[in-house]
Amino acid sequence: MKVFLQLMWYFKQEKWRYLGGISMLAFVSLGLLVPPKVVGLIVDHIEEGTMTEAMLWKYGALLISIAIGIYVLRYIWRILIFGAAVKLAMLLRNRLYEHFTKKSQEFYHKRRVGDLMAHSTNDLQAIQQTAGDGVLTLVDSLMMGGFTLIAMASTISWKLTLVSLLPLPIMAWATNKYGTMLHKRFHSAQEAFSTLNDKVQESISGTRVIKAFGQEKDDIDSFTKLSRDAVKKNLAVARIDSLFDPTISLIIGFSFFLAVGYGSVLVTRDELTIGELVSFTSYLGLLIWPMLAFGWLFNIVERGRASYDRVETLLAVKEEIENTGSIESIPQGDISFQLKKFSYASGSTILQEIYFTLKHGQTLGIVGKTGSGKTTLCKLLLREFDLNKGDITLDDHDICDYQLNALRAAIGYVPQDHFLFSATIAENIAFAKVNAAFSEIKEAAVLASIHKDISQFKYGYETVVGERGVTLSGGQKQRISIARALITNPEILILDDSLSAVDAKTEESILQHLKVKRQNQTTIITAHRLSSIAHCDLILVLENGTIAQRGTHNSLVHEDGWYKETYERQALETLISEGGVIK
Ligand SMILES: Nc1ncnc2c1ncn2[C@@H]1O[C@H](COP(=O)(O)OP(=O)(O)OP(=O)(O)O)[C@@H](O)[C@H]1O
Repeated sequence: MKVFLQLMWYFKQEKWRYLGGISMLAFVSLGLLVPPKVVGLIVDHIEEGTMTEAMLWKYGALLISIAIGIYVLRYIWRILIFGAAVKLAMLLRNRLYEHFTKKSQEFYHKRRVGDLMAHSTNDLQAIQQTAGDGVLTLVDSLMMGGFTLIAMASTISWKLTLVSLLPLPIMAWATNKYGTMLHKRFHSAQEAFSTLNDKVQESISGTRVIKAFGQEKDDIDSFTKLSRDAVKKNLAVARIDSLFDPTISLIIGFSFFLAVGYGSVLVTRDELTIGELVSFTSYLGLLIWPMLAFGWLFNIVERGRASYDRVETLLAVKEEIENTGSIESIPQGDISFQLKKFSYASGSTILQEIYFTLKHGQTLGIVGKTGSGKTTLCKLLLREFDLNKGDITLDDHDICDYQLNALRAAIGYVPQDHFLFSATIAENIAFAKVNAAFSEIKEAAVLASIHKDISQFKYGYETVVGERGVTLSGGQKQRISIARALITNPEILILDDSLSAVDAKTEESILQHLKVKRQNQTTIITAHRLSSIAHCDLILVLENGTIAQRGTHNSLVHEDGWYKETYERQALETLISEGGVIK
């Protein structure tokens, strides 16, 4: 029952709903006690020959009014209690969603999407059930059961009540045992569901790769394996689930047997009338629901606890990036890296001795072998990972002194793995500026050299791109991502290998547009093709996380090293691709 304590904050928050619902439940429970008593009285009157028509009408009217009253009250408590439970699920869903949106890249690297989806669906459903059905079964089993027992013991016979309840301790023992088993099994069933969810998500996202490598059969096999595992674990839950009802029914049957047997003895001894025995067995019938409810209660709260624990653990994951900076204004100025060393939490040093200054309005080019640390350097500027004081300053302030929102508002980042939402092209471009006018959207598209392509689509800017933009080519998606960053006219634009999927001519046109449009704004470009960064004011060549060379294009092509070698190789490749002849 620990989960009820864990949810106490919510019960307090919604106390009027719950108190209202519980009061109605109490009235219903009391109302239900009347019919058995009335039936007993009628039986006794008939047996004694004292029944009159007027009495029959009176009892009939009483039973009908109670039935109508119970009908209305049941409707209202359902709205109150189940309504509160739905609200709790919504509240937790919103909290989770907000939590997800605040989490850093590291958080997502460590977790599986399917698992996070399972938290937001299955787990919340189990918690909702606890706050709804759980409260109902707890209150109803205690109140309905308590009132019925009091009625049986005080108005009929306490001795008969005691005898009929003899099998109850067995039920308490059994439900407790089943509850413990259920908790463990439910936990593992939820884990299996998460894994299955993750598999479906990954397979759908990676369907093109699966098909391209002809791995459909293997993929289906591995899905089937996971699906079987989930079924097996859910069946293990169902097996315990299925034990609850038969156990309770058996125990209730035994109670009936004792009640009728011992009750008959009391009737023959004139300690009980037949009408009272009829009322007593009806009351015993009324105990079936509270006992079943008690069994379900264990079932529901054990599921709820497992799910609440999972959600709590997730919500307790602390922010890796502290947002304690106080500067609210959007930074604008020189960027200075005085980074001695940076390593990801999981591994060895990735960047070291990165010392350089980029004047406001200059363009920085970062090149180097794959894995040399180019993307990491850009992400550090975005504060996707935490740093030491003084590692990076922007406009003479440590970047940690800026509020995260302010810092990120200054930066337009086009990541390597661009992502388009399932929305129209216009909505994708205006993502960071929802109220942008069409002219602004178009201007950004023109700058990113994608306007012509969009105009050729049947629905133009209203073309809906599928999930991850599957209907567009890689180069088109890349340029829409660039337009998305340009529409906010950011102080600092970072193009992280964002020109890799466009041809040389388009690249040249985009760079030309940027040169004109962003004369007084800072731009950082990482690339493999040197033509993307040749115009930069400063070029850094990274090698194994350190700056191996620095300078401008003109200086670097005259300096022995990676830059010169790469430049000559790429010039030769261009010559060949354009039909040149090597002698
Ligand atoms: N989140 C992470 N956790 C741990 N290591 C990481 C993480 N991201 C990148 N790395 C490692 O950091 C190193 C530098 O990666 P980074 O992506 O910065 O290189 P890059 O120069 O941008 O490469 P590419 O040109 O291929 O994009 C690589 O060895 C990579 O495996």
